[in-house]
Amino acid sequence: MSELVFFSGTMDCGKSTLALQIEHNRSARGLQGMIFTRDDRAGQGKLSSRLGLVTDAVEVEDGQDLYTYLVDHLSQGRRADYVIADEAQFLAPEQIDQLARVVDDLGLDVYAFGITTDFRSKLFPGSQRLVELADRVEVLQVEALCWCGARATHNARTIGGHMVVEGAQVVVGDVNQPDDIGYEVLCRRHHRRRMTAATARAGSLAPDVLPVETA
Ligand SMILES: Nc1ncnc2c1ncn2[C@@H]1O[C@H](COP(=O)(O)OP(=O)(O)O)[C@@H](O)[C@H]1O
Ligand SMILES: Cc1cn([C@H]2C[C@H](O)[C@@H](COP(=O)(O)O)O2)c(=O)[nH]c1=O
Repeated sequence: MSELVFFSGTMDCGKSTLALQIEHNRSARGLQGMIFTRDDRAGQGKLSSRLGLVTDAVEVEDGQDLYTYLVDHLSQGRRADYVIADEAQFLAPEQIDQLARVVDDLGLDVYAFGITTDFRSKLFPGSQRLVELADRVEVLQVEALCWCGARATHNARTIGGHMVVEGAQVVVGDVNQPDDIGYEVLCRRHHRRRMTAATARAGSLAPDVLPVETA
């Protein structure tokens, strides 16, 4: 039975790497995948991992019907044995419905990869629809860590290392961008307190605020 699987996690937890591994293992057995992505950091029509691997992909456009795209592809006599959709948080809810239809009506497995929540810890509309429709939601096993060592569960947007809570939901970017607009993964406690690695470091270097008695 074919499935819609949502592999989710924070930024930088290995989602794209897993997508590339699934693609590699299936293509090594002669299967052919349809790979969709949207707004990958490596550029249009690319699916890339921080481990350095990259593959070509179909860049999903606004309003594109993914079900019709696959039907057209197959009716031209071309193959697609399974579907991978990376950066799935950027897909519209209707496009997630179309992926579910690919599973149900075309009998193809669809593996979607994406972050669940944005920098304000609100669901991306595409991820919300995936949670609603997926046969399975899989949380990545290799946990990304907060600066405190706890499992990172939230994505923070940072400017110059400081967490911000205002701005557009979609801003393509990367972790480890200390001087620029970037992202950092945090545990919930530190996301709630807006405490990034840089602000925690600055706090630990600040002089004592309580009077300290000396002998
Ligand atoms: N130099 C490195 N050596 C080993 N592993 C690395 C290195 N750089 C990144 N990684 C691994 O790659 C993961 C990020 O993979 P990626 O697929 O790009 O993440 P995602 O798609 O979830 O944002 C990191 O969590 C880490 O496990
Ligand atoms: C939290 C958050 C992230 N983004 C962007 C930043 C990256 O371009 C992608 C996530 O990619 P990854 O492969 O999972 O690292 O999403 C965004 O646009 N808005 C956000 O709130």
